[in-house]
Amino acid sequence: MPVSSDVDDTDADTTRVGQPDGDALPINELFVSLQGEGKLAGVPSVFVRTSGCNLRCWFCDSYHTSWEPTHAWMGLDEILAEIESFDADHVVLTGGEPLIHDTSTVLLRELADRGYHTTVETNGTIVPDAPVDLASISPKLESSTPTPDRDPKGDGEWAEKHENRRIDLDALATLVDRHGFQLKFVVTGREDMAEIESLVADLRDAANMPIYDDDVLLMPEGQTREQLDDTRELVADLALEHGYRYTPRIHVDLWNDAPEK
Ligand SMILES: C[S@@+](CC[C@H](N)C(=O)[O-])C[C@H]1O[C@@H](n2cnc3c(N)ncnc32)[C@H](O)[C@@H]1O
Ligand SMILES: Nc1nc2[nH]cc(C(=O)O)c2c(=O)[nH]1
Ligand code: SF4
Ligand SMILES: [Mg+2]
Repeated sequence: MPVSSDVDDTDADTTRVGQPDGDALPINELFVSLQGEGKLAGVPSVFVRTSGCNLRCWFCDSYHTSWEPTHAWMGLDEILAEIESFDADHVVLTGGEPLIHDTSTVLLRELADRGYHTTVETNGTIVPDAPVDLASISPKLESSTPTPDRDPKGDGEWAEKHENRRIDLDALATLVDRHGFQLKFVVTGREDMAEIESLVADLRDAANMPIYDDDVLLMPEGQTREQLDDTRELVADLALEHGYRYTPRIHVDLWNDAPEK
């Protein structure tokens, strides 16, 4: 069962419409590609993207899994069959926020039993009761909050809820202690660094496992090559200055903002 963070009612309603009986997930897309981000960048992986999220980052590059969720419900057996149809032994469960769905833990257990390497791309607000090889934790900074001036869909109605939910130190520390992990921050500019440094320090106090500087990844904000052109070099400089690891977004560099890539 997810440990924390209530799922937003509107989210539950929108993604629950048409939910079949039994274990199923609202799937936005399911595809094979190269892992574009993080410690495993370049590894051929099957991506399972669920719909629905408990946050609303203004920059979300999966708009149709958060701001306006679209999906088709798939039963667990159907999902597993589709994954097995690909020639890849790494599976990335992502979203939206995949851990708002209880069935995600069932899928993770099934994948572990089948010997897959599992990565969960998560905002770090929910702890799954399931095996995960790499918790790819992307804590959301204040610069992600959809204030009225940058809300893509309204006038900042989500800003307070997002702000109140985005950081759960207990959940983050538990994820770090239980799983292989990376802390992958979306960096919009130099002003993010104080919050990153402060959160990493708090996590080093809260978690039992060590957090090394190369477990902390800085990723440039940008959904397209053009947007990354404006952030890539600054974030690389920040990584050098702070001794953190830089991660590219190679799927964007290779295929721009193409779906299913
Ligand atoms: C769409 S999110 C889904 C997983 C989870 N909800 C999360 O935010 O970590 C997938 C990954 O893309 C990152 N991301 C989303 N929008 C981005 C953007 N505009 N620029 C860079 N990274 C972005 C997230 O931080 C996360 O690492
Ligand atoms: N190729 C590729 N790599 C990714 N790594 C994390 C992704 C995500 O959306 O979670 C992602 C994605 O959407 N595509
Ligand atoms: S937490 Fe992830 S899926 Fe949710 S809005 Fe932010 S980037 Fe998008
Ligand atoms: Mg993506």
